[in-house]
Amino acid sequence: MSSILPSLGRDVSIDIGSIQTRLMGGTRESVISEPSIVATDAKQQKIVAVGDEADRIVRRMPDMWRPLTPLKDGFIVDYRVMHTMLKYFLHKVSNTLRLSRVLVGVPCGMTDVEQRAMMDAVMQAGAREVFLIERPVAAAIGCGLPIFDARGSMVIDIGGGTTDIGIMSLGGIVSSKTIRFGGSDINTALLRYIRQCFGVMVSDETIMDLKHSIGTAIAPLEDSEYVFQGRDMMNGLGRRCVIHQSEVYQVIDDSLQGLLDEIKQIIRQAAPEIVADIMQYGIWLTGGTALLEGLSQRIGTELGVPVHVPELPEEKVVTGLHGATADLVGVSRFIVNSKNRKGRD
Ligand SMILES: Nc1ncnc2c1ncn2[C@@H]1O[C@H](COP(=O)(O)OP(=O)(O)OP(=O)(O)O)[C@@H](O)[C@H]1O
Repeated sequence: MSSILPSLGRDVSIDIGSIQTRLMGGTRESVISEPSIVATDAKQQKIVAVGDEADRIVRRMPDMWRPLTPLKDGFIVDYRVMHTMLKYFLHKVSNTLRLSRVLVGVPCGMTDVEQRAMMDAVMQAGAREVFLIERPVAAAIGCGLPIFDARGSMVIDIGGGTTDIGIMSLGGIVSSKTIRFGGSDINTALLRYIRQCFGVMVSDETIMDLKHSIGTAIAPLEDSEYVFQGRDMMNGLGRRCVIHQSEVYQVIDDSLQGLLDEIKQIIRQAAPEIVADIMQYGIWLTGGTALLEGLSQRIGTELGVPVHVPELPEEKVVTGLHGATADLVGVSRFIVNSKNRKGRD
């Protein structure tokens, strides 16, 4: 990979999530995290704000400004929004972007066209070179896993819109897959349940708070309660409701079933030596949804393997990308695609 020259500017790492975008490098030493949205007028013609600021004005004046996101399930669906968002984020961390290499964490199994769209968006935002690395690999580096050793390391990164699963060994990817399931699917299931059982509408913020407060992936020992305000679907008036943790658990349990089946399938397809390593060393769970109470125990019990959740699991992809910038030659086998100002490698 001839273009892996020493960086002239400071390298930048970016994990563009369906919910949050996280960056590291450039002029900033710590992780920056902002919502992956822009705010537009009602006709969706003028973009007036990006990230935190967009989130603020959309919440304050929802009738005037609409949120738009460039990604769906990890893939670009709105190129204009992606371009504006990337330009804003990358320039926020680098004042020498034209000299910088940008490492991007991407879902597994992106097509060549999807990879090109992502690289073009980053180059047009002003980068010198762009490198794509699959998210489970970045998360594994972020967790400090021995991915160059003769031992299988498995990572499951569960974010808001997607779950990226990867098994790595001997400096290569044994298998990887992106599943269209994340925390937003749990939110949707909870929203549907509340509409059906309570006959009320609730805000996204209420659902999020409910999930973060009493959401659990294992049967609760004590059935705690959560009180919320809904808008009655019959008369349009406000109504106080109480939901039990056991109900929330049931909804989450149902929505997790597909994911658990997919994880089992991936392990079943792995070589016996790799499976033995996973049984012995366990699985690392990263991404924001790894913080869901009881999820690691649930996966561990279902598969009979130890499951580890690192500190700040939602930052492991971006910290792993940042770690990779220190030795791009070393991780070159994990780079799925790259582009520089002269074109592609
Ligand atoms: N304490 C918590 N309990 C349950 N879920 C949580 C908790 N904290 C964060 N989450 C969930 O994590 C999700 C966001 O995770 P993350 O920031 O990794 O997503 P993302 O990177 O934007 O999405 P993706 O990787 O799918 O593109 C949200 O659905 C959020 O509700």
